[in-house]
Amino acid sequence: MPAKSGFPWAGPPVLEKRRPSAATALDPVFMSKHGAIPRPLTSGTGTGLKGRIRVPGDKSISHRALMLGALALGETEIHGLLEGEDVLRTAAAMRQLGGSAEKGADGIWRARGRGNGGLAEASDVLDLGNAGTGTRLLMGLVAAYPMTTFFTGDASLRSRPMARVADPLRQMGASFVTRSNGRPPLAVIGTANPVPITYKLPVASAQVKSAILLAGLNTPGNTTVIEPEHTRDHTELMLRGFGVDIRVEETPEGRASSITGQPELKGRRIIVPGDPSSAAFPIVAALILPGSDIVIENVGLNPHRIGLIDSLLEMGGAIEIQNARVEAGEKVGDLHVRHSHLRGITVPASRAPSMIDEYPILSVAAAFAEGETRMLGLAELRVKESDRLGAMARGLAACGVSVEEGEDWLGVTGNGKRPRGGAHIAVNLDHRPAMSFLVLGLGAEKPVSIDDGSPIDTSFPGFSDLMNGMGAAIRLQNR
Ligand SMILES: O=C(O)C1=C[C@@H](OP(=O)(O)O)[C@@H](O)[C@H](O)C1
Ligand SMILES: C=C(OP(=O)(O)O)C(=O)O
Repeated sequence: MPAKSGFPWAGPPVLEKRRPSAATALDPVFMSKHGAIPRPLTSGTGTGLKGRIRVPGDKSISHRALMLGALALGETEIHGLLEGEDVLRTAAAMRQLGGSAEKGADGIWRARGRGNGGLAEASDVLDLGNAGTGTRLLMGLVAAYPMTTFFTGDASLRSRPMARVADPLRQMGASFVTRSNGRPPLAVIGTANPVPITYKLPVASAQVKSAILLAGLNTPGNTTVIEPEHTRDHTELMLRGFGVDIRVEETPEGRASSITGQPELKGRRIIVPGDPSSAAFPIVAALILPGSDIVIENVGLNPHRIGLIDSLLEMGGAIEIQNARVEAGEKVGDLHVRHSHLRGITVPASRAPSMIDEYPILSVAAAFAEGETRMLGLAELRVKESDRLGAMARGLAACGVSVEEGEDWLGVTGNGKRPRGGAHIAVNLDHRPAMSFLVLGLGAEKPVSIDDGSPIDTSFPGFSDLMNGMGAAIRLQNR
């Protein structure tokens, strides 16, 4: 259904910036994106959403598929790779490190590996753009090679803490030159003689766990990561799919994942499911907009990624999982979502790792719910692409929502009615608050605008068009 016209604020339709192809991912126009012309967007009262959609591929799985594909012997076919900027940066980085990753005319990506241990020193800086995952996982991968690798990224990435990855990798023998507080630009000085470690994660982070396991791939002996809190296990599942013997066991200290280094990885076929972190936006939009009834097909339902669905079900959301199945080692299903009257709940800290990227959009759902939603254990939100806890608290308050912000918690109280809206939000290079406030604007009394929608391309290219195709009204803002 086309977007409705006739809103007083309506501007021209959103023309999504086309994704650079793999071949152009490093061209100067794309690279200038860090300082690109902002794309201000406005969203206003939408109709109920209707339709069957698919969201783009999972970002976490896409990064890992390109990295492991470049290490495997033979060809790895990747179906449904996310062609978002973060992942295209990883594809470019793998090529700089001597791997191959190209999209075929049939739309399928293919990586041809150099064999485990076969990466080569990059002749230039790896620019990972906005991508924390790409940067941290690659820091691990290159740490166990006798070569030096330089990393940089956009202003957001250059503010993110990397010591959490450098600390364990130092124990394995690598050294680092970084800006203050371990921030990029940074250099990883890899080691010719990496040492296997057993490392207990001080912070619940799949990125840190994965960086260590990836360093362990080129390290003789057993590398073990112990995580007191379970985080997403895409690295472990995918390594197993490449034929690596990875042992996972519960111990009194937490879940321990071990690999014996220097295995051979065999090229394989990977099917990337739709990203549940992207599906989160149409899910919440459908729940809050009266009359909505949508199906999102082929969404990844890895048990360590579905905390948002659990929370929304507790709030009274009508979300039904259909056609549940397993594809290429990952759980997948279709989600049928209908408009619902939501009630506030307490979201325990223990749930945070399974929905860490979904708090911005959950806080929007909470603004439409009746009563308080209190979200606990959110310290990690302070060190994402922006301080998401602060950003959501300030933006929701500007939209007339009652908010309480603690150091590591957020309380949002709604009255079961539409919030006022009517605010202009600065998104600070952060895609998730950007999409969250656009969803809020669809259901609010007054339109909500954001200063720049271009960061959305990092994880969800085509977001506005996909939403507008179901009846939403997201427009380029008249300037
Ligand atoms: O491993 C991954 O792919 C990711 C892990 C999470 O980060 P942390 O490991 O910092 O929690 C998440 O926020 C990020 O978007 C993707
Ligand atoms: C935190 C995120 O990504 P990254 O850490 O890869 O930048 C995200 O996508 O919300």
